[in-house]
Amino acid sequence: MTVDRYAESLCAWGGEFVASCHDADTGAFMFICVHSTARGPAAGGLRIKAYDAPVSAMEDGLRLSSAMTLKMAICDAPLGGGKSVIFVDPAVLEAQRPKILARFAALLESLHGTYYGAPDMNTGPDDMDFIYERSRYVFCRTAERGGSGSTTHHTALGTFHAILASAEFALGRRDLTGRSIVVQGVGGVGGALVEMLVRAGARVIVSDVVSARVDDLVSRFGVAAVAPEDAVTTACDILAPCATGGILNARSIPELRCAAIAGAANNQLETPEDDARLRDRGILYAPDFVASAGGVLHGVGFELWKWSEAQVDQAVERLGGILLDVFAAAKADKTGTREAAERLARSKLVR
Ligand SMILES: NC(=O)c1ccc[n+]([C@@H]2O[C@H](COP(=O)([O-])OP(=O)(O)OC[C@H]3O[C@@H](n4cnc5c(N)ncnc54)[C@H](O)[C@@H]3O)[C@@H](O)[C@H]2O)c1
Repeated sequence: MTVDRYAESLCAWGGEFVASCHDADTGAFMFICVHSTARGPAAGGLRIKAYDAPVSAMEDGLRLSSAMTLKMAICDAPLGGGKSVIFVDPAVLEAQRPKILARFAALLESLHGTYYGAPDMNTGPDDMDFIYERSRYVFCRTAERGGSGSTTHHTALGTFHAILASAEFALGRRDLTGRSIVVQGVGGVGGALVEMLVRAGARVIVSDVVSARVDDLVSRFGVAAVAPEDAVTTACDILAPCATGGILNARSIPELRCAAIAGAANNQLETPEDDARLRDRGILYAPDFVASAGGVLHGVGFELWKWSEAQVDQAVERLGGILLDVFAAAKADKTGTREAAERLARSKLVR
């Protein structure tokens, strides 16, 4: 059963290769998924998570690496798409983090630069510093160690511009004054986004499974809050998913009460068919691999292109313009917006 699922997932993926290992000392399973090197070496975050099974960890890496290929292409980055995933028990991670990261660094080094890692869920710039001492193939080390640090601010800024573009296209004006926006997940990206939206005059409603994060934003900015189970179905102008993937699906889409969706969470559509479901409901969807591409522009802009802060900000702002083109193409061709964005990204994948 597991072998079949492993083979099926790998065959359906269409990427280049997966490097994997099992660290017998810690029980950790590691997967580096290289989806495409058509534009250059693959790059993408390192995610550490307790999945239900190693095959689920690999599947997450496969899905996320495909999205990275599109994200790199849409940014015109000289990089391909990749993602790495470590599946380990949280208690073991806490006790043996250096050992696990050192094993990952050895796997990374064995690829000789075919893939570059970066922070993702449960990893940060400090971890990139640690890995860099063993393998130089990482982005986003801390500034003290010569890296560009956390991508959070620029990811949030890109999402903010995606929201402005969505407001312009779906609601007729960019001005967010008085617009109701639900931010689902107020961690690093969602929290920074809330601040930008409040400053722009939006009526923000926040939601998170960690109530302390909600309480903090309510007391700092006077925003409203909804329970996590109600976030997606709360009536609003724009829904900004900034928590987990797969929230837009055959079950949730009929219940949505928003005009547009623009958020940073990766892989928001559960299946490709959800793109058409949103179109049929008349809900404008800002494809996540565009709306969340500010983080890529941060790493690539500062570290490869040696851009200034102002240049990175300008590139991130251009994501809004890319989205307006995508929305117009989808409308003209009567397709979903994800399909239109994917077509644009794929046109940039030709060697
Ligand atoms: N950090 C980046 O630069 C970056 C770049 C691209 C995409 N993303 C994606 O954006 C999303 C947010 O990233 P982040 O760095 O802010 O992560 P984070 O872990 O800091 O924040 C996620 C937040 O979502 C909350 N959450 C989880 N499940 C929830 C639920 N069901 N309902 C409400 N809240 C829930 C968590 O408690 C947490 O506060 C993730 O999907 C991530 O993959 C992040």
